[in-house]
Amino acid sequence: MGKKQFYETAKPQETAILVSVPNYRQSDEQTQEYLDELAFLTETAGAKTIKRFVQKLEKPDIRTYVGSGKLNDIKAFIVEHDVDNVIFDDDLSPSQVRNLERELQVKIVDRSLLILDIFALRAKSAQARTQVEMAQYQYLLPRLTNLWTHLSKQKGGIGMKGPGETEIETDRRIVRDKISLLRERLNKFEKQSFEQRKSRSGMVRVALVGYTNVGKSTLMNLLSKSEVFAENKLFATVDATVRKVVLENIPFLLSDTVGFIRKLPTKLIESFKSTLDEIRESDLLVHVVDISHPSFEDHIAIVNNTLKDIESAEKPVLLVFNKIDQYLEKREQELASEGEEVRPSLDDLKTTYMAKEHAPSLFISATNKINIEELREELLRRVSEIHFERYPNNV
Ligand SMILES: Nc1nc2c(ncn2[C@@H]2O[C@H](COP(=O)(O)OP(=O)(O)OP(=O)(O)O)[C@@H](O)[C@H]2O)c(=O)[nH]1
Ligand SMILES: [Mg+2]
Repeated sequence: MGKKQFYETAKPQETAILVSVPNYRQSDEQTQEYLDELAFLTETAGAKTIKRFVQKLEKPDIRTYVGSGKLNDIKAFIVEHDVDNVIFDDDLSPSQVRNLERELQVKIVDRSLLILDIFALRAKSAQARTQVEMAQYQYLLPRLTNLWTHLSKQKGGIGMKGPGETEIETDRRIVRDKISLLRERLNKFEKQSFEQRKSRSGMVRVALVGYTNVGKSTLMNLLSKSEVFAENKLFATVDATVRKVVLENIPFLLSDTVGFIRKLPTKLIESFKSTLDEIRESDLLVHVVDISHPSFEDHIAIVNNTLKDIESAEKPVLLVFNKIDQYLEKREQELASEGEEVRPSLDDLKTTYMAKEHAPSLFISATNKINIEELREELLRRVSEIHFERYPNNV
């Protein structure tokens, strides 16, 4: 469908090596899981991971992130292999980037840059694109300054106040102008969304939140499409991620939101504030968790912290553990291979989380449609409560 691709030539996939510097308290397993996640991000950004480097340090090296010995190992690897990117599991200071570039002679990518790149790839709506662009310029601004300072220093002390300085100022001004232009545009989007929200005021609003890749969108489609009364028309043109759902005559709005991740660049959160309003203004959060992921408890904590950052930690939450099909499959494998540590049974988890949350926790599979009816019932119960509180006479 769509464009013909007769002349498309296959581009060779970019390659990447990953570098992380965990502190001594971090377990090796944890380090590997973080690197797995970084490799997954790298893949999403379109590059293939060909090697991982880990150096335990109390703190990353101030000049080159890793120590000089490890840097030599990395250098030796780059000489022997075809490496396009070196990707770091943290944010680097502008001077670290500069030093590493000089030492390694390849593209240096830090965590923020990687995530920004993926967001740029994924952003579809005009608003999301503007938000990403804004974050990219904000990322660039301090680095631009340093880049130029560095160049003018290379030219020697005398040249410092010369054309170099003017160029820095000009460039900074261009970027600043661009940022204010984007901010204006975002304000306009904001106004539109405000009007739009006014028109739907009164309806109960539910937001799907959670770590990235847990199955929020899958669940969104399942919940909104499978309902006879669900309709996609009303807001389709303005905001594709909000849908109206009706369960037993109770209408509510369900919104899909951007996934959270550990070490999410703060600038990115800021520029996505208006998208996050969807969360901030909702009456109920459905916190989706991928229970098959080894770090799912970390993920819960990260999501809760991010919710705190956007002042939404006090909202009622329905905790939904997704991907139980995959969880049970893994558990079975563990049970089969003796000696391994085995995951707890679903019943054990249910008891634990019901006690922790003082509320029912749901265990579902969105793809295999397990326990979806229970989820609908629980959603209906929670939404009705809010609905009838708001419209006591509307029984
Ligand atoms: N095995 C299994 N896979 C699932 C389940 N639910 C979702 N997935 C898969 O998980 C992947 C991520 O699903 P999405 O719905 O895109 O996740 P998301 O939370 O919207 O992700 P972001 O938008 O990146 O934050 C997809 O490949 C889904 O097919 C499930 O219940 N079991
Ligand atoms: Mg999604």
